[in-house]
Amino acid sequence: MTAPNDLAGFRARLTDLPGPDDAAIAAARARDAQLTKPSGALGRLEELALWYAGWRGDARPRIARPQVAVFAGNHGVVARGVSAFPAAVTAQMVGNFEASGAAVNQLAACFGARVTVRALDLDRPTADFVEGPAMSEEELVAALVTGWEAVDPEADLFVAGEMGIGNTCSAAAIALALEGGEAADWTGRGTGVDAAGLARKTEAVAQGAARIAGEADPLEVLRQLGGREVAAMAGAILAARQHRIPVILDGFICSAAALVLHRAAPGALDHAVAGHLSAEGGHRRLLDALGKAPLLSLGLRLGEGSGAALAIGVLKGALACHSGMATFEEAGVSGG
Ligand SMILES: O=C(O)c1ccc[n+]([C@@H]2O[C@H](COP(=O)([O-])O)[C@@H](O)[C@H]2O)c1
Ligand SMILES: Cc1cc2nc[nH]c2cc1C
Repeated sequence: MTAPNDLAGFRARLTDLPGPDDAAIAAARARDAQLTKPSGALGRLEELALWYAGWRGDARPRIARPQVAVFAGNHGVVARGVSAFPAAVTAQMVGNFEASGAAVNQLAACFGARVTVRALDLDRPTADFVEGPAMSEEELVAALVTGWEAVDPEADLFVAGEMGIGNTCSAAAIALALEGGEAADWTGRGTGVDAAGLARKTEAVAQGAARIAGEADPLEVLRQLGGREVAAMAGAILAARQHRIPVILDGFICSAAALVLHRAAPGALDHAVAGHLSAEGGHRRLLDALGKAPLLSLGLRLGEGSGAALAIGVLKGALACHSGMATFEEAGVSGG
C-alpha cells in the first residue's frame, strides 16, 4: 500500500479506515473463556489479547516481528530558550540510536524489536511557530510520507518514537490548539527547563496557539505548530492502521501526534494502546483526550519510544498467556 502523495490523499485515508476482524475477536473471546484461570483473572491482559487478535485477524496470535521507529526533527522555536539542551543534541542522539547506544535500543532488544531511525532534515529546523507556520504544505506532506514509508508492512506491532530538542513545546501547542484550556495545562519541563525556561515555553505555547485561534482542521494545526517528527509519527500511525498493525503509543509527543489523527477521524486510534504515562505535565490530560489508559506508569520522560518499547513486554505477556495456556479440558482442571 503506497503512501498518499498529497494532503488530500492523507485525508482520504483517514475517511477509509480498516476495522478489526470481529470473527477473530469472537474466537479469541471463546478461547479466553476456556483457559485455566477464573474468568477475568488476568485483568487487562485479557482485553489486550482480544484487541490484538482482532487487529491481526488471528484468534491465537503471538508477536514475532515488533518494530520501534524513531523519528527525529529540529524546531525553530528552540531559539526562544524553551529546552534545557541545544538543538545539536538531536543529530547527536540520532548517531547514538544508529550505534544502538540509546535507552530505546536496550529496551527494544529486551523484547526482540527492531529499531529503525529516520532523521528528517535536521539541518533545516522548522520555522518558529510563534511567528508563522512551522511547515509549508510540501514539508508537512514530506514528513507524513516519511512516517508512512518507515512502517515495515511485515511488522506485527509498531511503536512510534521520537527525538527532537524543543518538541515538547510543539506538542503542547498542538494539544492547546486542539483541546483548549490554558497553555500551562499542557506545558511541562521537557528535558528539564528551569523556571525561567518554563515561563518562556508557556508563553511560546500560548502565542503559537493564539496565532491560529479558531483553526479547526487538525492537519492544518499540525502544519502550523508541528515538528517534522511529530508529523512523521502521525503518518506512521495511520500507515500501521492501513496494514492492520497494532500500535503502542509512547509519551507526550507521540500522544500529540496521535491526537491529530483522533481529532481528524473518530476511531482513527482504535488500533493503538497507550504504552505509558509520561512524567511530562500534560500527558495525563492528553491521554484523557485520547480516551486511553496507560499500560505503565513509571515516571519516564525520555521519549525515543522508550516507554512504549517497555510496554511491548506487557503485550507479549498478554499473548503468551492467551495463546499458550492450556484449557480446562486440556489440563484436566475442573471448570467453575
Ligand atoms: O515522551 C515524553 O513524554 C517526553 C517528555 C519529555 C522529554 N522528552 C524528550 O525530550 C526532548 C524534548 O524535550 P524538550 O525539553 O527539548 O522539549 C525530545 O527529544 C523528547 O524525546 C520526551
Ligand atoms: C540526551 C538526550 C536524550 C534524549 N532522548 C530523547 N530525548 C532526549 C533528549 C536528550 C537531551
